[in-house]
Amino acid sequence: GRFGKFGGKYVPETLMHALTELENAFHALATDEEFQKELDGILKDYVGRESPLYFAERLTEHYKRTDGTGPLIYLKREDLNHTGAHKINNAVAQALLAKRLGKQRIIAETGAGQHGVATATVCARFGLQCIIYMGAQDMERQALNVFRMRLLGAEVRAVHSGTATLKDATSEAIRDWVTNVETTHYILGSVAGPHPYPMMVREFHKVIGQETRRQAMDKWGGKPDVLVACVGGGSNAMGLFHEFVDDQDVRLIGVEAAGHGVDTDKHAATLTKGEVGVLHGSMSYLLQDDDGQVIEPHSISAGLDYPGVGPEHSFLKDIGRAEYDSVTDQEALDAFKRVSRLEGIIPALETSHALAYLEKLCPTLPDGVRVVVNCSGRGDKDVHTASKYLEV
Ligand SMILES: CC/C=C(/N=C/c1c(COP(=O)(O)O)cnc(C)c1O)C(=O)O
Repeated sequence: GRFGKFGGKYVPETLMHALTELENAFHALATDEEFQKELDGILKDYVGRESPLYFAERLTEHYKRTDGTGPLIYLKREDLNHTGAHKINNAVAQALLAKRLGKQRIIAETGAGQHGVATATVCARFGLQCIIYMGAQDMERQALNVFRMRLLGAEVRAVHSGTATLKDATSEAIRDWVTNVETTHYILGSVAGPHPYPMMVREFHKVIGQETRRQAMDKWGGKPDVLVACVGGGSNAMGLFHEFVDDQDVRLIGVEAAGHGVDTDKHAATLTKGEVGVLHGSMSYLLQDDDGQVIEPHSISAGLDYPGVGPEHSFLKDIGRAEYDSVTDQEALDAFKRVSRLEGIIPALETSHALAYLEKLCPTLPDGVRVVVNCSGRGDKDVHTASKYLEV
């Protein structure tokens, strides 16, 4: 359960059995025709897969240079999935897994509320009890999703400890799981946490990259040249990247949250400014002070406002296979507005970080290079926050 030195299972003894049981159940699914058939059916007819690979014509025009040269921009439309983000891919699969484990009580953490809504959605669909842990600050800034979760039948529990954001919600969910592991499955929402979660969640999202390879072949008879995705815990990025890790000619670029700037203490750029440490059961890069205390992160986007990152990203960084950069809150807000105005697509603030990175990337790309940006989610949940900062 390791990616080089990263990953592992740094959890209390009481969770070890549940993690082993989960890993065994996951591996059993790989050969369970029934499960694969049910999962593929749900992804197609309920989630609405496959998601389009959309050529963003006006965004491409925006990056054309005066000599008419420039890259071609494509968006992988995970925002068009049911519930409005990539999160549903993992939630569906883990709900089916929980049913096979005979667990009727589901818990989850959420920051942006998209994973929370995805979990509440699959619990409604499969008749499972649902409890979502969410930081009080995030309940404020993603209020639309709190109402949606409750409408879908979930109990949303406010977490007030720490910065009352994603890290604190995750800690609370793990505490619940330690107490109720016999009856409860924890649908962890990203490629973080103890083994098998980082590998398992990546496997449940790799459909994003698999579809992209097929769609690229259909559209232009080749592969994408550059893949760009925002990185919070790292699941939408790993979902797009995994398929292409062995294609050395495909660049993988992860974009983190620089908040007020990576040279301030208000950011969440873990891979740029973090050190190796342990958080939520996994060894990975982590924003920590000299005493190893976790530094409170900041991002305008709740889904990137996390001091840790999935261990597989730490590995891809250390072996030099993937590149990681960051953009500020303001750059993300500018992209939020730019893509709305140019393509009629209102992206989530998390997604806006990947889209903002095009401003830095495109001027460096030769003519005709094909860039696929993971459009991880829609921005309805963010219009209230954005209205405080943007003149529209
Ligand atoms: C699991 C906690 C993260 C959440 N969301 C993260 C998120 C992210 C960042 O999460 P990762 O893909 O796991 O890095 C990107 N795009 C959208 C639309 C998101 O909602 C959530 O609670 O919804």
